[in-house]
Amino acid sequence: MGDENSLEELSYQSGYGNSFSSEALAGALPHGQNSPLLCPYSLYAEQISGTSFTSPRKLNLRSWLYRIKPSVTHEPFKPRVPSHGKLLSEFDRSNSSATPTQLRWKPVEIPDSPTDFVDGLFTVCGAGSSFLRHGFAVHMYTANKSMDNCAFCNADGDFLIVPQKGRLWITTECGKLQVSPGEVAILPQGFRFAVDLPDGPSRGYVAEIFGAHFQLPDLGPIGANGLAAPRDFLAPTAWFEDGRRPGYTIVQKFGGELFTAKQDFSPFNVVAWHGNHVPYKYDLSKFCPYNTVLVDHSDPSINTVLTAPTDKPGVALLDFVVFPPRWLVAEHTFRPPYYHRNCMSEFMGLIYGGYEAKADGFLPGGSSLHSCMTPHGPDTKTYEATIARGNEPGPFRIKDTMAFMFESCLMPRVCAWALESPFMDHDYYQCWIGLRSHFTWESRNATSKDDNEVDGKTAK
Ligand SMILES: O=C(O)Cc1cc(O)ccc1O
Ligand SMILES: [Fe+2]
Repeated sequence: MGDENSLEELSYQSGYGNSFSSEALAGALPHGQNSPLLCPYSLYAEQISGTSFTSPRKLNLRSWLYRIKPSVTHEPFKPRVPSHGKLLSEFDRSNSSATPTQLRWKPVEIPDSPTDFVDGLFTVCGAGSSFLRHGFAVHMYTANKSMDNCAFCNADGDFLIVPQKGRLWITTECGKLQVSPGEVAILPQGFRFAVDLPDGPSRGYVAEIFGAHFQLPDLGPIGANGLAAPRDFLAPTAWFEDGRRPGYTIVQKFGGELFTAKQDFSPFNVVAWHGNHVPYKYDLSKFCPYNTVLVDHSDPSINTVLTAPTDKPGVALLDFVVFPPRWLVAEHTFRPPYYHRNCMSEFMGLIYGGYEAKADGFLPGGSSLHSCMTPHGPDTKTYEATIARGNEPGPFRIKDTMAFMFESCLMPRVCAWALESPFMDHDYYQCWIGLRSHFTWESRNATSKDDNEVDGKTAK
């Protein structure tokens, strides 16, 4: 499949949340109804629902797939053997730990032994439960070979895949997506997909959400345009393969466990489809960032690409936020991210370049976790350099960088293998230990002196 892909310039359908339709053979989509007694080309009609049948219309997600054989034509599911057992979809004391410590990982090495996307996927942290349809997981993958005669299907939740190294050529039931580092792909719950690695060694991050779907954030006072534009989200066009594929395996993630089922055909046998429940991709370089243009540092929510809501207004199950190249222009302002403690929890990754709050140690392919109310902020070097630069440094362009954050209202528990990982940066706390007191009883701001008299001295 890889060679065939390389010659192909894929075509996509654009628009977020659209009602799409696509046919790989002219006339394959039925007209006027979804389930004719006999479909064109004698295809089977099959619906995939991403929301309950009765979800409100504006939230309702479903697609109709017209396929050569229906998905149900397979042998019974069996537990997958061997299974590395490093995937979780519910988090409790028995399988993961709570820690308020600032955590950071160096880039995870990509193995030499043959490892495909499924074998290379492991959970780092998460909260809640796929069984209860509320929660999230953060995974990473390291892989070096394409999936062979098998497809993956995640019954637990939606995947947001952030490749950091190596392109992913993803065949889905709706067609193909070619996803490069700097782009992201969303694979909604239940879609079967296979990942080819045209570049070999690959690494990336995955956010998984249970019981919710991503949507574009509201723009509020920003207006009708800005941040991620709906038309830059790309869905596939129908693509199918026919014929016998003996021993084809469906690997199903269900409650965090892997199951396999054999069938004698490819699941990528959808000749035409229509609907609004689809895999899609987005190129982060298209993001149109907004920011302060006078003073202070904007909260990172200003850079939200996609958000998965909870039932509480403004409280995200998971926000996907980016820190892209942009101009910093704020006057008499500490421009890097401020020091803070957040009731939300922040997992960060770096796709390329450096990150404005960390002079050292946060590397492309690495990650960090600052959980609920865990203090964090710029490292000592960044703080000292910022202060040395002085009050009026002029416009500065942050270049060649793409960091991101998965931010959740739920408190993540961390997997043992992530805490015990050889890539854990045990010295992370050292990056702040050097922050010394710059406090002086001499106020620099003479005008406010009188307002700040404490015990006859000036506190500022
Ligand atoms: O902690 C971080 O680096 C992420 C972050 C960035 C920012 O610009 C403001 C707040 C914030 O949490
Ligand atoms: Fe933060």
